[in-house]
Amino acid sequence: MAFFLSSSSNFVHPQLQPIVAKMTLLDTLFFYVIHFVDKLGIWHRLPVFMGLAYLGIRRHLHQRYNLLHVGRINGQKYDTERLSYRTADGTCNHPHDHLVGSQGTCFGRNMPPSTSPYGLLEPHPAIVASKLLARKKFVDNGKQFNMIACSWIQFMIHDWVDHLEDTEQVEIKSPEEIATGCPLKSFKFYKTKKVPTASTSSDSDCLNARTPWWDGSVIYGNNMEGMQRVRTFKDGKLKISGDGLLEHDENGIPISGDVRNCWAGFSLLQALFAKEHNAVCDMLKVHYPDLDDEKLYRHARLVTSAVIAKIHTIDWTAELLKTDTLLAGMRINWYGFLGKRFKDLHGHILGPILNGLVGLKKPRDHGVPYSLTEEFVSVYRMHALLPDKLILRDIESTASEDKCPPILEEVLMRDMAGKEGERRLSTIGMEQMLVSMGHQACGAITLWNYPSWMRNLIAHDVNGEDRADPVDMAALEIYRDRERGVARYNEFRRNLLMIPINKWEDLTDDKEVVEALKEVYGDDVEKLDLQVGLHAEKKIKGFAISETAFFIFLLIASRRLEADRFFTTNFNSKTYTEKGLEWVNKTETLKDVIDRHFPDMTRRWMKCSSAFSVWDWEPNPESYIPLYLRPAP
Ligand code: HEM
Repeated sequence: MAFFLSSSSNFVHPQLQPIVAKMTLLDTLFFYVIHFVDKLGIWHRLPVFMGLAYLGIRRHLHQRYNLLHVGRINGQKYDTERLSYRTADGTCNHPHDHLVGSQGTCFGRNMPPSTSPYGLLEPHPAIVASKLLARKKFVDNGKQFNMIACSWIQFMIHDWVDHLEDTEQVEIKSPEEIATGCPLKSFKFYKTKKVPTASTSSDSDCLNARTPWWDGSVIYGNNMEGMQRVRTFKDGKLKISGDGLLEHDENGIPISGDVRNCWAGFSLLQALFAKEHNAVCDMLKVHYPDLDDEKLYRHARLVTSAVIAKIHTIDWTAELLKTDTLLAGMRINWYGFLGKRFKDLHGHILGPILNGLVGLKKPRDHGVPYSLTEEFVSVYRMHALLPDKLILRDIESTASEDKCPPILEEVLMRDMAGKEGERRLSTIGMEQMLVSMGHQACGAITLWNYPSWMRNLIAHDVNGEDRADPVDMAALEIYRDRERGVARYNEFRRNLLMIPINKWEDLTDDKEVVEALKEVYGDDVEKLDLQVGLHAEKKIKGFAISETAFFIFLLIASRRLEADRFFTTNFNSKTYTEKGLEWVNKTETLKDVIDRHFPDMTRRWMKCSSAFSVWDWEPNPESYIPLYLRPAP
């Protein structure tokens, strides 16, 4: 809704042309009516209801026009009654096709592959990285989002997506004109693997090395081998070390579901949720002493995955898009308009709007088998969240209760990654790391904020081992979107039923940014890379991300819940156990989970209402109450 401009559309998919025109009207209409109602001040909740109605219509249109069939899945029917647990490789979730959403299936698409005429090196990715992305000075996100929130989203990405690589390498050399400003004169990386599929949208597609379901694979692994690595095979539990952190193998690699490109903050969340899983096992064993190791594991995995999905939906996302409408919207996704109390008392009896997506009688995929999409991966390229240094705090301090813990040390982020990061984390410990990350704001998603240390990064392979060649991640991300046929910014917006930009000033008011965009792209707004557009776009107040990225979120956040039978048909006490379901229902936020394991620490140091906002921020107990139930201000 930020742009109300008109434009001719060069690259929009022909089917979408008439809809785009209608969306202009819809966006404009809603914008002015909401604004007017707000000004009149008739009823303080009315603008929120109207905002929700707008988002409902938007989501419906995206479900209709932005879910494309990709790849061929020829799975088989199977016995859903017998397989009422999450499998190691994500098979047997879709009710009729056992392969949908399993490891190694294709990425989907929200729009056809790009039709733009520009080449892979046009403009050169290293020029885009150096002139528009590279951090000049660290810009933080204010108090809205902390380092736990930053690690959380990496934790989720590693649950959902990872493009399988080819065995063939590519080398990118920096052009002469910027070679001196580039940390790497050239860098090598593996191509993205593509397989011929001849689906309706493209000839070849990319494969997801992770299971796209919200199944906790980041802690449980993406296949049988990964799952066996993390289990103790006693009382359903996962391996964790005596200090509550992850165990490591003889090479110093953490024992967890996913070990690629990890750093201490990410590994900390893996350990916290392995601990949560084990606590669920203990609880289940007390109430159901007859359950064996396998059954305890299966139930605890379902419960822990649902806790993670719930925290992401009603806690993390509400902090990311900090507006009353989105806070209400995300709670409605989980509980429905009638709220938690109604659902607790009567169950899911009134459909998705009134009772939420979770607990629907049947999963819904809107006619397109579930997968996560290329465009979804692109809008989650948020490495700008990462700072240059991690600020460690002294939690033994006797500072008065209302002060934040004093700073002990600042450690380079580079030193907190990989094996070195794991070694450091083991001396820091879980509580100190949580308090430190809780008190540190993460980076803002804006231009000139891409961490410099990632422009010369030794990435890790799937086994967690260092790669031989360093990469310039900022340049690589620009290349990846082009290589995978993700539309450039304007084409992306048109395909999302949004108004494209006509001139740089439509994107931002910042004159310095406009100058830099002109220097890289000339006057050709169609050339603008998606990443640059997402980072440059003027943000809606309260949103940490762009509006363009948000519409992909709106579609996929619901899809992850409504397409999964373990959040719909099987979200019941028979599958989860009565006590397991109660555990999910009682856990609302990450703060609840941290509090369960470290009550003294949260009492002492966590002042805010969400564990994802900076911890010395004023608490806002209201944010736990659905907006439509809150008293008038
Ligand atoms: C220290 C922390 C991190 C490191 C070292 C790291 C490193 C990497 C590397 C090496 C890649 C693969 C690049 C390629 O070959 O295409 C990657 C991909 C990606 N990262 Fe990160 N990352 C970190 C944190 C994050 C965070 C906080 C986010 C936030 C959302 C994020 C989101 C992504 C996404 C969406 C991809 C693309 C995945 C795909 O291609 O399927 N990463 N990261």
